[in-house]
Amino acid sequence: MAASLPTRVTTTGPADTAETDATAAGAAQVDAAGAERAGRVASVCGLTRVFGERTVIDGLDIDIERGEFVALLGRSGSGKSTLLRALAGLDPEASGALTVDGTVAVAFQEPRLLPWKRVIDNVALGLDRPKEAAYAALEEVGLAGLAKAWPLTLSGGEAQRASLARALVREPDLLLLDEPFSALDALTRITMHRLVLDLWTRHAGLGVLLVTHDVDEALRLADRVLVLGEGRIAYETRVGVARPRSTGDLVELRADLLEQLGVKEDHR
Ligand SMILES: Nc1ncnc2c1ncn2[C@@H]1O[C@H](COP(=O)(O)OP(=O)(O)OP(=O)(O)O)[C@@H](O)[C@H]1O
Repeated sequence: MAASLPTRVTTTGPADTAETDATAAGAAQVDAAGAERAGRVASVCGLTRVFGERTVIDGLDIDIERGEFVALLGRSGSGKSTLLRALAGLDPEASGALTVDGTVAVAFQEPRLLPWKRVIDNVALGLDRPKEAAYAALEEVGLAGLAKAWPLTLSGGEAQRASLARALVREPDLLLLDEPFSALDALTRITMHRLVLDLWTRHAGLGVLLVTHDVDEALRLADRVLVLGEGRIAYETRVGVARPRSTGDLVELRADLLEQLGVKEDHR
């Protein structure tokens, strides 16, 4: 197991949540030098998480390279969110070696904006830099015009943009996305896919791990797609570097992934 060192882990959730307290307690086991040598932003070795009698994550290994966009698929209850929480350093009960080189930011399925703070103040929350950085992040996600708005007046897509801005303003090396688009309508989801790809392209070296249920989303966005099963990476496939991609180009990969997920397509 790697030595337990301080890590710079931030989340896009409220700073006063229990989760962030867990981070502050030093849940992540960090060996920054090891990851840097290997050109990796994150490396997980032998990660295990047991809930009562049930081993949800069972000696799992993952490496994420700098600048790599990885999608993680898995059936409901397979442990995707559990894995992501451990990677973010939010789970003091997870065991194994977690190596992160740099800052981690997380955006969750629900944007987790504090309703009593304006959008700009949510983005700037806990920031140790001038507020201009928060404005710049809002501009990057196309939300500068709503900086002074209250979170409850935002649409689902706008709230997710604010959540992304809150993650990006921390200049993360690794961005963890836990099903951030699943609650959005299909058109907004497509817009958000474009936005995330734009942001990822602009932030050279940013590693992304996207947890999703959606095989097509994984294939459109990621360089590499992993399938979680039985507590480990049960399947892994690389996707071509060409973007944008259409589902038509990816028929075989899609079929393979659906098979791995135990989904039978109905061709009637
Ligand atoms: N705090 C907890 N206590 C007990 N069991 C838990 C806890 N958190 C998660 N689990 C269990 O671990 C398993 C994996 O949960 P997790 O939320 O990681 O799955 P998931 O793959 O993200 O699921 P979904 O796709 O439905 O969101 C589930 O069976 C869940 O009930």
